Amino acid sequence: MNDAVITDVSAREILDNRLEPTLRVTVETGAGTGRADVPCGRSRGANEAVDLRDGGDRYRGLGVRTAVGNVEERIAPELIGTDVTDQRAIDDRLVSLDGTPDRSNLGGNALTGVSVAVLVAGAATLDAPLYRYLGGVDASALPVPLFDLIEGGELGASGLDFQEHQVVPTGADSFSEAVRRCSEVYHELGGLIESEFGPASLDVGDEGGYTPTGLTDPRDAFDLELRAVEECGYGGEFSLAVDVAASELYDPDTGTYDVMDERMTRGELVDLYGDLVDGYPLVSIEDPLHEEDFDGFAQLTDALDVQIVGDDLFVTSPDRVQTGIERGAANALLLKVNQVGTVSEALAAASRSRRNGYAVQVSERSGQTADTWLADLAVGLNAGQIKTGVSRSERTEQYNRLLEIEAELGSAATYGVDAGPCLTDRA
Ligand SMILES: O=C(O)[C@@H](CO)OP(=O)(O)O
Ligand SMILES: [Mg+2]
Repeated sequence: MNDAVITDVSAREILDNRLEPTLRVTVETGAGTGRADVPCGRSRGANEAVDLRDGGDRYRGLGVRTAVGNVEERIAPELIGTDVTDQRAIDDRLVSLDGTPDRSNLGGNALTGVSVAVLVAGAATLDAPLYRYLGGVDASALPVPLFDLIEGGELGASGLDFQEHQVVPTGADSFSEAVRRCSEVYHELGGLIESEFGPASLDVGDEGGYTPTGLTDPRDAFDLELRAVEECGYGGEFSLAVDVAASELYDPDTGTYDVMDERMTRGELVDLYGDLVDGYPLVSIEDPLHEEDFDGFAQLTDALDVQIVGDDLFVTSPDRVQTGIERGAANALLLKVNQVGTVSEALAAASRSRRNGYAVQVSERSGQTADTWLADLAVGLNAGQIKTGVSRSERTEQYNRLLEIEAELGSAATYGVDAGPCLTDRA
């Protein structure tokens, strides 16, 4: 029998970094095994693929067990006997087997687990590293990491409304240098926070960034970050970025945003972004407005000379990316495979973005495991940007894998070249 033929597909319930149940899917062929853990978001877009999870009781895993059953009883019989390298055909099959636009029948988490495990098994079968299997000989770009040093919103109990306040090592010459600089700044910032807010402030959020209590204004977070950068001797070598996750701040009844204890109109929020861009080296703003406001995104993209990233706006859907392109909304895609459900759809969203001059930032979810397919995906796509959190093992494992890939690529590895015009001048 052909060694690339799928011989088994299985799944089990595991725990993520929040001790919440998720899935691990394993795909076997005659020549290799692929395993993939499924991440899970907390600040989820309304248009994301629907996971089978547990509504009111998310720790008990009942929904996840349904997804496990769907993988083993409904998906596995359809895939056994097919060639594992036919990723596109397999993903099409998954989508049609599910049969719903939001993947709520088999579960977005079941589909994502199978689709990524098929990808990993394909690489194993051909005995190639995952990034190489995905991107061929061209895969060589180590991504610029956006380090989420201070968390707020849904992911950190800091009082800050914006979800992520990231530092971006735009001035580094290599990925390893970038990560080393970020970790120095991380430790320096910890010292500053401890001396200003006391040791309890060293608590970290879901992505391992600090959550100093008592801060409400993003400018305070930026000031702390820039002080840490200066103290480390890297003044001018770092830029700043934010994920506002504005859908979480939006009140559809009044059409306003709750920011810094005020109700802001879209116009006031847009003015705030203008001030932040004028006052700080802010180069990237993710989800600055709520997820259906394509017009507002377009106005902002036009008005500000920075990267505007669509996360909840695009939910990694090729169709929503197309709408964004037609309306001039945003200029970068945040890519999360489990928002859409399959690898092939995520790749289609990425290439449509790229073809239209949009940057691509590969992203973690706030619920992750130590599985590192994300790191390989970033290099395989030559995405040029990654956000994968900061200081917990499910985050640092991504950096460790990227460091391993950088070493493997040796002099072929590049850094920054593919990050898009806002994150580097190294184009
Ligand atoms: O909003 C985001 O970009 C993410 C990850 O950083 O959060 P979540 O996974 O909770 O959606
Ligand atoms: Mg986001």
